[in-house]
Amino acid sequence: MLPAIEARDIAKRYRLGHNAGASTMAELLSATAGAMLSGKRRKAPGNGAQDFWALNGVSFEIAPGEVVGLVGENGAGKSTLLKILSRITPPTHGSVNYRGRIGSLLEVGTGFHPELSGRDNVYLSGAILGMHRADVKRHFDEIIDFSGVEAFIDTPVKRYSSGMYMRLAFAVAAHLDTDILLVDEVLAVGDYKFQQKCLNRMDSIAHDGRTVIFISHSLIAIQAICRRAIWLDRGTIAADGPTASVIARYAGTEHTGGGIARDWPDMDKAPGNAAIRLRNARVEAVGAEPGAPIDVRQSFAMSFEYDNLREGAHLNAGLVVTNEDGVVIFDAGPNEEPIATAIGRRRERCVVPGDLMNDGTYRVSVEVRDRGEVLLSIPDLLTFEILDNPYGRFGWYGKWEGAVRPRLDWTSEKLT
Ligand SMILES: Nc1ncnc2c1ncn2[C@@H]1O[C@H](COP(=O)(O)OP(=O)(O)OP(=O)(O)O)[C@@H](O)[C@H]1O
Repeated sequence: MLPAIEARDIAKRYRLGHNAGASTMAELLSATAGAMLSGKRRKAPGNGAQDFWALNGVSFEIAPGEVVGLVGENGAGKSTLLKILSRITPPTHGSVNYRGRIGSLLEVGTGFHPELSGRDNVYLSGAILGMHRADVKRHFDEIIDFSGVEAFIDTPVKRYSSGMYMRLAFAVAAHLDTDILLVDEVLAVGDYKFQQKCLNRMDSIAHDGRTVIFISHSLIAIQAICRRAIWLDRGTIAADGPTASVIARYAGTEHTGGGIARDWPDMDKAPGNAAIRLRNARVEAVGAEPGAPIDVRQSFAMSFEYDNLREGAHLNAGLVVTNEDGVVIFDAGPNEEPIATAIGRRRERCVVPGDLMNDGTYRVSVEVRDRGEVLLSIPDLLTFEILDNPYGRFGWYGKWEGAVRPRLDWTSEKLT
């Protein structure tokens, strides 16, 4: 099958020590739009500017219908690559070949004109994609319905909150007839429900045979929807392959791969960044010695401690438990809305009741966010085992079916 995207030896040079032009996508687009409207050209950089290669020697092929996650540290070149793929900026070297139309969604609100209403921006986006007005009209209601901004559809988008802006931008890109969808950090804004909606939508786009490239700092989200991942490290491809193995390498084998208890006494080696450092994580039976086995009848606690290094962060932590088939058993988080917190050590802990989980091997992924920004995202941080218990089997010892094994109130009585 011919690839949907074929990138050959892409490199991108920026000039430093000089006004490099726009620093954000929104600035870049409005500068480009402004230049187009006024007929002016941007000045070429003068002498004294320093070269900086944001990308170098990047080559890959993506097949139609593939969903590929792009991961990498801040500044690794992910957004630059997306800008090149969406033809917002040209590569300094190399080429990209496409089969199909690109519906691009870069940083919040790019492609939208701030003075125009939501409605006009939907039609403008369609026109940019080369669609007829009648075709856009066919999709209009589902776009508005998905975005949830119906009440504001005739308001200029410059009055939208960043969440509303992103909702509409994603809805447009995900519903117009595009063969290739490029999505940058859609999960950074928006509430949990909207994030789930976006992930589901990307999944169904992929099932329709359309190609998706998805950038996120949430490795858990990447793992949930992408079968393949590309890790960009300082402008070059450090790994490209099945998501689980690329992520395990990216997150560092010392961070993932399990164990029932993990400790990072050395702050410099602890998973995290300038905002947060994970210090320990564990799963343990409640009311038992540390390391005691957990069986299906027993309640157990999952906890992790971390240093919050950011004053006033609104920290929101979450845990995802998957079984050995990769099925998500549950996704848990605090019951209170996060409030501003001071710098210092914190602990997240939740208790899972006994008589709920089936026996088997489980993996725990953790994530911590500050108002939508992913600070920490580690798939498969811990692994643990829940053992069987002969209680209630009455002589039958086969494997109990099901993702869970709840002990229910059950009455069994003779009626006549
Ligand atoms: N217009 C520009 N002029 C000069 N340097 C730029 C420009 N745009 C990006 N860069 C630099 O290129 C490098 C790659 O940036 P890019 O935004 O592609 O990284 P990223 O992987 O998307 O990062 P993040 O995860 O923080 O969004 C960074 O060092 C950035 O500072």
